[in-house]
Amino acid sequence: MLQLKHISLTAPEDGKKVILHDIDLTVGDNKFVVVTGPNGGGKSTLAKVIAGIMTPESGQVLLDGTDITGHNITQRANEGITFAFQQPVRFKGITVRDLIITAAGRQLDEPEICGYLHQVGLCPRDYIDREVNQSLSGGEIKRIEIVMAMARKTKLTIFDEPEAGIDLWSFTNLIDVFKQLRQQVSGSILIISHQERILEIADEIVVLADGHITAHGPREEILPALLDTEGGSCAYCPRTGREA
Ligand SMILES: Nc1ncnc2c1ncn2[C@@H]1O[C@H](COP(=O)(O)OP(=O)(O)OP(=O)(O)O)[C@@H](O)[C@H]1O
Repeated sequence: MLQLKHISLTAPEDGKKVILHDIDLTVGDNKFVVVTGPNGGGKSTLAKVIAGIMTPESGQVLLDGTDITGHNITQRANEGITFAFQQPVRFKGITVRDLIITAAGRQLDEPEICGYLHQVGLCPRDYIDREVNQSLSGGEIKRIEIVMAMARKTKLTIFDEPEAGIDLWSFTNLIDVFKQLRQQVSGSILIISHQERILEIADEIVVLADGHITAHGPREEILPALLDTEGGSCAYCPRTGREA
């Protein structure tokens, strides 16, 4: 279980803009949580705080009750927090097969690797021995990263806007992949997304606006209010709760 307690963070450069205000959030075990909200609301920053890429000025990050606030990204990765959609390691000669085995942290036989690739819609024959370099498209890289998350089986996997740069056809497949990921990955998944179809498969939805959590609860409670945005009003406008 991940717990954020009173997390606040100001912009590292100018030190004036408060990006996260006193955030309290619990992500339970085996939950599929989607964080959404207006542009600039602080979602990516929150993901970076959880992954250990940014350090909050105040507050605590607890993983299974242990305070990991001071731990860096490598320590957190070892403790079971994976931040997907960073650039994967690309050193000369590394293949898709190597990356997946490295992510899994154990030897995988060929049928297992092929099974993973197949699930994300990549033909194993074409990709397994392909070098991970600039020749792979953005969508292909994202699928490989999802395979890495599947193989890694960590406590918490964070995806920041997985839909970005994905074409409509691939996006439909991506939703299926996330449904599978949800069944297969034993830990929790936290996805930052604006996409209704990703929100529709969430267990819980968190709305982050202007650095505040303005709503958090089961999908059935949160989604209808979120979609009720007729005339440009915003059901979760920060503080006022009235029209944005
Ligand atoms: N290093 C920084 N220095 C100054 N401002 C920053 C910095 N990082 C983020 N911000 C600002 O903090 C706010 C939150 O940014 P963040 O990227 O977390 O938002 P977001 O909710 O992920 O947005 P989007 O939906 O557009 O991706 C934005 O106004 C952004 O400009």
